[in-house]
Amino acid sequence: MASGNSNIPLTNSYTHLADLKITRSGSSADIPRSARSRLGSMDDLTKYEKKIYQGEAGYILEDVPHLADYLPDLPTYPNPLQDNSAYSVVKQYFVNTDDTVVQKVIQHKNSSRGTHFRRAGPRQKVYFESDEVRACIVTCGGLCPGLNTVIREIVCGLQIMYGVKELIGIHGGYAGFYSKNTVPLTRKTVDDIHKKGGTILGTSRGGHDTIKIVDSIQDRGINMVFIIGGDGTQKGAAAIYQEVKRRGYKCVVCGIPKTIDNDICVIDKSFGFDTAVEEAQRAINAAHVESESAENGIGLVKLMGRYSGFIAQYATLASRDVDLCLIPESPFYLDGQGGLLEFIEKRIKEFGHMVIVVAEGAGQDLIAQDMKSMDTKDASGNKLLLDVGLWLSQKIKEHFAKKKKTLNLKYIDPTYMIRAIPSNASDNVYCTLLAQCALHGAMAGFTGMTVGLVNGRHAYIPFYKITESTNKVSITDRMWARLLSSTNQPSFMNKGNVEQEKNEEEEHLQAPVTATNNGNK
Ligand SMILES: Nc1ncnc2c1ncn2[C@@H]1O[C@H](COP(=O)(O)OP(=O)(O)O)[C@@H](O)[C@H]1O
Ligand SMILES: O=P(O)(O)OC[C@H]1O[C@](O)(COP(=O)(O)O)[C@@H](O)[C@@H]1O
Ligand SMILES: [Mg+2]
Repeated sequence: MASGNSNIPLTNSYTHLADLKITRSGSSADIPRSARSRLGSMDDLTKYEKKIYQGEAGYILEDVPHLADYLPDLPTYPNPLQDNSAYSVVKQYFVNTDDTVVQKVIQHKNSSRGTHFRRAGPRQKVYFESDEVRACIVTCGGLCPGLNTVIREIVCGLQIMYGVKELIGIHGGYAGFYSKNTVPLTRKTVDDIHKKGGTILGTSRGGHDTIKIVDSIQDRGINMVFIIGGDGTQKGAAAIYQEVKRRGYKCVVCGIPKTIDNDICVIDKSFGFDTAVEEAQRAINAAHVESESAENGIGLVKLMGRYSGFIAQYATLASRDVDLCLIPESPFYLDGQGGLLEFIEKRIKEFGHMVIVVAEGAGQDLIAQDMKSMDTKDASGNKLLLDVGLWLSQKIKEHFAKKKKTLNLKYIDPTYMIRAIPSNASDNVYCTLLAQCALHGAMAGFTGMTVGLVNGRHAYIPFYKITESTNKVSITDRMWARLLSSTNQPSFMNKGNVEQEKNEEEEHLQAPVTATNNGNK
């Protein structure tokens, strides 16, 4: 028998902490007159209410919005899952309404309980009848293994578990809402898409126009929007949610975090990351074989990682063949005592070959100084990077030539290969669970939220929490130290740099209710 509580207050001692305001990007001038007339006052346009509740012993719940927050009289219905034979044997299938997931698992006997998020999963009551749902899915930003698996599971889950019939795909990212046709999604059309890389819906950067997007959502009668994308996409999703709420329109907006770089904060890791790290091994193996087979051989592999070097870090730790790993978070210098070139020369002298892994965002300041380049951006406003792999190859070659030493350097650039493949088995399972948690939350009326894994449990996380900072490799924690000791490379940091880094992280962790997942690792 399925069981679960409904409408139980989380504790009886909650105090409402704050209704804080954040500023929305854009201004009233961006909003067409036709849309403005449907909105409340412009003052409402900048309101973002955080639902933060405080309990005993420093317990904080950072809750997600709900349709009932702005549409209080909505009818509810029993969850159709209660009649589903597959789930009838599950002891407690519905999630208790007072279940929450803690953000920080490492605790001391006197520490406060800290931030929690609402636990994800099916609820006893739903806010939509099956026939009423008209759902859409959109994928935005760069590719990532597993996108198709998430799409497939949203479609199949909504159809099988909730009897939803109307599902459409928005083609080509955010701009597709207002400039392209939609794609009908059925169990048949998505049947084997999880075996393919990329996204069957297409994706894009740029083109986010909140008003046009919400106009299109309303015009099409869509009342459930699933948005799969990275940090930029989640900011866009937050703006869509705000606008939908302002119009008093019954529509849930649910984000599913996608990032090959693993740069989204709060969540344990992003789907597709494991697949990318696994695929990167093939390039590192090739670099190792090439370097071992030549006199003074160097295999240099460039991996993705614009601002965060997680792929390079984990690919290095997994491989054990890497002698030097460079990431954006860890500054380095080339020349002189203790510099990169001196280290490379020493390592080659010692072992006769070496493997270097470099994240694409590493050393960008050095390259920019060297090449006096201009700062350029992509359509979404992301910095366009200079090719660190080519630059570093050139610098190493020049150094060895100056010293009249033999060098055989092979540069391998598998950047797009590691993200354009289908997801591996464990990422497939991860994608399936994320999608299911997203659709359960949407049916239960939760909105303005991203679904994510927090300390191994699925949770509903408010958009502002996901977008307020970026997940980065912490070069003062044990994981980076493990890498340094496995490659036996210097940190290229002086004592002053290390102290500054530690202080910055300390300040970040001390900040109330804003700690990222870095603090737990
Ligand atoms: N601050 C923002 N506000 C609204 N939309 C944004 C914002 N940043 C990015 N977007 C939109 O999100 C989409 C994807 O962003 P992008 O940065 O390219 O990829 P990702 O979401 O993977 O980080 C783009 O269509 C872009 O216009
Ligand atoms: O060439 P594109 O499609 O802009 O993608 C390159 C960038 O995409 C990334 O994979 C990150 O993409 P997202 O911001 O979409 O997660 C970076 O590692 C890389 O710099
Ligand atoms: Mg991004």
